[in-house]
Amino acid sequence: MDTVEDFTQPIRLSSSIVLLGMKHVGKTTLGQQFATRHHLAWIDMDELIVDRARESYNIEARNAREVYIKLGKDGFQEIETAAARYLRLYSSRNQIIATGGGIADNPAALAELAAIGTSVYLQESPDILFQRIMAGGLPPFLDARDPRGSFDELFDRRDAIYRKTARIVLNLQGASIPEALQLFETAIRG
Ligand SMILES: Nc1ncnc2c1ncn2[C@@H]1O[C@H](COP(=O)(O)OP(=O)(O)O)[C@@H](O)[C@H]1O
Ligand SMILES: O=C(O)C1=C[C@@H](OP(=O)(O)O)[C@@H](O)[C@H](O)C1
Ligand SMILES: [Mg+2]
Repeated sequence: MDTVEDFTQPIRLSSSIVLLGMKHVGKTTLGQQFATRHHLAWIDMDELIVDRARESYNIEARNAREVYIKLGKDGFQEIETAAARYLRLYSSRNQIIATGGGIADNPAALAELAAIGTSVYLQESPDILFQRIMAGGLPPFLDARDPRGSFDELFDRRDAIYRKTARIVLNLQGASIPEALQLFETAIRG
């Protein structure tokens, strides 16, 4: 039978948490698992973007990248900024929000999110991220002639922006998903 000690210590957020970081660092996975564990509301901006693309532009997309391909950078960022504004204006104050990695290139959306809560940059080494991304095959956002060089360029540029934007920088240092969840929890509990 469960005892009181078997239950996870509850967590109370004084403000929402906004997850930032490179593609494949685990924003969606960690955000969702943390929210489930603590019964917190959970929003992935990539899903909001897909929904909004359908409602406002009549575009059917399976994921945020497809929205990007169909609408181009400007259209995608317009939706991303609108989604961030919606969250600032209407979302509750104690939820977990995962952003898409590309938000680093959208200062207007970042400004909206800054007003929402504590931003956490989930940081991982370029070696690990590159390996994780390439495990799924060469993605279209890397240069086929120089995948690693183009990834390093993207990493350096975005890493500087996430660092400047986030209140907490959490270096995951090769942690597995359960280990990363624990590191995240420790960082949030302060
Ligand atoms: N710490 C980790 N160790 C190993 N694989 C991970 C880790 N975090 C995420 N992944 C894997 O990487 C992929 C992308 O994760 P996801 O949460 O979608 O990242 P993001 O939302 O940051 O792009 C998934 O297959 C996920 O299982
Ligand atoms: O890095 C990027 O440019 C992007 C990352 C994706 O989100 P994840 O970081 O959750 O994969 C998604 O928003 C879109 O495909 C663009
Ligand atoms: Mg994601």
